[in-house]
Amino acid sequence: MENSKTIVIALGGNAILMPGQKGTAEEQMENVNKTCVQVAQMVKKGMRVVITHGNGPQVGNILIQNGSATERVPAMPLYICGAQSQGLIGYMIQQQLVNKFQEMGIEKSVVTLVTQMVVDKEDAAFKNPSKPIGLFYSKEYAQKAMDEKGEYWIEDSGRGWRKVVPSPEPIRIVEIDCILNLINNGSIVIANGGGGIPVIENEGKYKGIEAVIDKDFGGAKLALYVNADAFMILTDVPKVYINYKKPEQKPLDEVSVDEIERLQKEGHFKAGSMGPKVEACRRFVTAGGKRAIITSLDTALEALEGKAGTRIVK
Ligand SMILES: Nc1ncnc2c1ncn2[C@@H]1O[C@H](COP(=O)(O)OP(=O)(O)O)[C@@H](O)[C@H]1O
Ligand SMILES: NC(=O)OP(=O)(O)O
Repeated sequence: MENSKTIVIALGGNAILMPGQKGTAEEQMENVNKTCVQVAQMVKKGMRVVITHGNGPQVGNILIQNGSATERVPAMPLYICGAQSQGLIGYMIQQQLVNKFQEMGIEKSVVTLVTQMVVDKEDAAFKNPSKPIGLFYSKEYAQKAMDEKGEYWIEDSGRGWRKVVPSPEPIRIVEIDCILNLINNGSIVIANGGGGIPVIENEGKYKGIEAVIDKDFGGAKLALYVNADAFMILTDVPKVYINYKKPEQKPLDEVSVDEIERLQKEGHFKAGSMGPKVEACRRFVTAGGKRAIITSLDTALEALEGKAGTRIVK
């Protein structure tokens, strides 16, 4: 193989359903298509690509759609909504990628794997909801939901208000052996969507728990399991910035783990958005990963060549 590097790509939920868009199936397919063009080019170059994705906007929308549940058509718990979102997003990526492969004469099978992630039921996150899901709303809308339904909401990076839910630490991917077998057999695998469906384990038995795992943390775990040469987080900004949205805003190109830790301490990366991405990259590189990259969907290939994005290295 010309270049058998393994690349794990984590695709942001907001990059699939962009803020300001309605989120129709066509819009999400179109956004996914942009990444699939890049992924297909990587595969053509001989790279082994493993794809994971976020589900924040989608799982929030599924929850709202559940709001029209009746006694005869019951609402589903959040972890089932998470499983649904893996199917919905996996389907879009899988179809777009297969179509691209067909156009480019690439003979590879693509598979989406419903993936469970073990979490600790005592994780402090269950008492402190922090993961934004769903669309962006006004402060008034959020206040009403907090007052009337007892929900938790936060302002998300100057883009509006979003509902937040518990987001425990990912511990272990239940289906990791299947994922590794599929990769080793040459398949392009889409796995661990939404950070994995959160489950707790009791004497070898698994059970879903109400939460949404951060896909960046879940993706870093996946990248370490598959011994990835690069862990790429694709989102809706081309680079990570310091002093984000301030007059002195400055993009980061290549940064060492030590430097990123210093910038984290200075509070440059917002919780619930860029914070977890930077932290996931830091964890990947600190645990022995070679490099982690944060960039936008359409600059993935350039970023791998060191010409775009923010690259975090030892
Ligand atoms: N320091 C920063 N640099 C760049 N983007 C930032 C920063 N802090 C917060 N953000 C926000 O992070 C967003 C990406 O995070 P998020 O919405 O969680 O993406 P995704 O759903 O793609 O994972 C950007 O759109 C931007 O508004
Ligand atoms: N689960 C998750 O982290 O989703 P987003 O990437 O959409 O926030």
